[in-house]
Order: sequence, then structure tokens, then C-alpha cells
Amino acid sequence: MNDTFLKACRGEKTDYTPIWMMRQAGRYLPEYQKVRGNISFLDLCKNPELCVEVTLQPVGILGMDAAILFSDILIPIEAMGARLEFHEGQGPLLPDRIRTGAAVDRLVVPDPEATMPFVMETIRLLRRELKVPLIGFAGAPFTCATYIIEGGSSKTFWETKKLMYTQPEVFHRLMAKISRTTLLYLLAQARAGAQALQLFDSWAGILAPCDFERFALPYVQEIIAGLQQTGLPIIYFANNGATLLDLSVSSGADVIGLDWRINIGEAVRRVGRRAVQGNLDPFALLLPKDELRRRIQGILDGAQEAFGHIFNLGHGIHQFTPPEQARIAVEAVHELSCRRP
Ligand SMILES: Cc1c2[nH]c(c1CCC(=O)O)Cc1[nH]c(c(CCC(=O)O)c1C)Cc1[nH]c(c(CCC(=O)O)c1C)Cc1[nH]c(c(C)c1CCC(=O)O)C2
Repeated sequence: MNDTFLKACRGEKTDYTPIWMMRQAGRYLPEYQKVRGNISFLDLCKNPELCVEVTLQPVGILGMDAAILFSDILIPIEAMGARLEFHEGQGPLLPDRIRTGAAVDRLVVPDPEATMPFVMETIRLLRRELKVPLIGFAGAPFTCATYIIEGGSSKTFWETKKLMYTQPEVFHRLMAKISRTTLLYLLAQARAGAQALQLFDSWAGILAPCDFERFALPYVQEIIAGLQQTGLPIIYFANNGATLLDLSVSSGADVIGLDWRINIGEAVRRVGRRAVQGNLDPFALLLPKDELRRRIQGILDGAQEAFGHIFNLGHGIHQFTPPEQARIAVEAVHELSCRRP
């Protein structure tokens, strides 16, 4: 069992810096494309045997030190009663566009075991196969709220901010319902065998710090407090979150995810006695090998004084990344971080 990742999360000494990549199971891998050729994305998410297969791919092919459950942050939103569709070549579509108090009241807080049994089954099956730790995950409430309110991805987040500023009571009611759902869902993942849990706050960075503090952070704190009973390391990743870093630390997470826009040495100083995860620009995987290795060395050097460091990209791996480049990065992190006596 390779538990380097879990040790780094807890700030324990490791022989080398562990690495995994956000969105490591996905379209850049021909092996994933082959599975996806025969099935829609949503049907894939609901098929435990195939989820196991694609979760294992990046671990086996690229040598990652952790696996992340193959699923999507929008799965529990569908379980709450908002319809979810994926159309080929487009982002997610949630046609119900929840924007009124009455619509929020119609959403339910689902029993995760009853409505998403395929997720827990995937976790149980994976634990029998894996030789590296398994990360479970969910979207953070604010990011989930943007998809529910906008009905999909957005450029301006007009409807989200309109609800937040003009009907704050409705917005908070929606956030409370998503948070309760997320906590129960992550507790179920922990019971099924997840060994660490990550909250993805992909859109936190569109908020002013004062709004993040008022409308988003309290819900993250509530979830993380509720997860303490699991004893599992909790990772909080706020994308575009350099300006929110001090607030992110107050989330209570054990590991603070960093995007690539911040210097990791500066982040380490601000984060203090918590592990950090990051933060190579996903597009830097396109660099020639020598330059890529220098970039990786720079991040390892910057994180030298970190309480713990898990190497990762600063956001998800891009779908057109050559897998060979990801493999070079994994090899470089392992080699360059190897502690020589
Ligand atoms: C915002 C978000 C979503 N999903 C997720 C986030 C947070 C992380 C981030 O900010 O990137 C999280 C996610 N989505 C997926 C995973 C699987 C685990 C992993 O390998 O990291 C994880 C952890 C698979 C996926 N989720 C999705 C794919 C592609 C689906 C396909 O095969 O066509 C995968 C592999 C679909 C998805 N799902 C979502 C979007 C916006 C899209 C479309 C992306 C696009 O079209 O480029 C919502």
C-alpha cells in the first residue's frame, strides 16, 4: 500500500512528494475515450464497473499516488431533484434554473445511499483494487449553486449574483439545502471507504472576499466541521482563490488546494501549519521536457517549507494534453523530490 499521499496530507515525513492531477480520469486518455465511445457521460457515472475502470486508468498508466473517484460534482444536484443533461461537445445543462423561493423549496435533501448507490458501490469496488489511497469528492456549495441557478456554466454569473444580492434569504436557503446534501453525501462516501475528501470550489474566485465570507465560506466550514467525525483529511480547493487564501485556511480544511496564479512559496507562508496541494499551470504540461522539469523543480523548491505538499495541477488537466507529458511530470516529481540522505 502506497500511503505517501495520506502522509503528506497529515504533514508527516514522506520519501518523495506524492502527485495526482485534478480530472486525471478523463478525455485526454485514449483509454478513457474508448470506454466513453460506447456510453454517455451520465450513464458512465452511474455504472460502477466502468467507473472503477476509468478511475484506475491514470493510476496504472501514469503512476499517480492517489486515485479520485470517477463521478461529477453535479450528480448530487440531480439527486436533489434538478434535472441534469450533458449534450455531446457542450457543458452541463440544468434546465430547471432554480431562482425562486418556491423552486428552492421543491428541491430535496436526498438520502445518498438510496439515490446515488452507484457512487458508494464504485468506492467499495475500488478499495478492493487500489494500492494507492482513494479520494472522494463533492462540489462546494457555492459552485454547485452557480450551476443550479444559472442552469449550466456561465461567463458573468449574472443570475447567481442577482439572487445573492436581491434575494439573499432565498440564496441562503438554497445554500443550506446544498450544504446538508453535500455533508450527507461525503459522510456516505467516507463510510463506503473513501480515504480523503476534496471539496471543489471551482467558481469561488468570482466572489469579492466580503461576499465569499458571507455567502460561501460559512457553508464550507459547516461541511468540514461535520466531516471531522470521519477522521479523514479534507482538501478544500478554491479555484482562482489567491485573494481568498486566508479565508480558505479558516475553512478548517487539512489541505489547501492552490491554483497556479499564486507563487507557492508565498502561499506556504500564508497557509502555515497545513498541507498545500498544487500548483502547476495545467498548460505548462505542454512545455518541452527540460523546461517542464525546471518548472516542477521550482514548485518543489517553493514548497520545501510546507507542512505537507501534494503535487497537483492548479486546475483540471486539459482534454488535449498529450498523456506522455503527464507521465513525464509524474516521473519528474518523484525523481526531483526524492529525499537523499
Ligand atoms: C466544475 C466541475 C464539474 N465537474 C467537476 C468540477 C470541479 C472541477 C473543475 O473545476 O474542473 C469535477 C469532476 N468532474 C469529473 C471528475 C472525475 C474525477 C477526476 O478525474 O478528477 C471530477 C472530480 C469528471 C468529468 N466531468 C465531465 C467530464 C467530461 C465528460 C466527457 O467524457 O465528455 C469528465 C471526465 C463533464 C463536466 N462536468 C462539469 C463540467 C463543467 C463538465 C464539462 C467539461 C467540458 O466539457 O470540458 C462540472
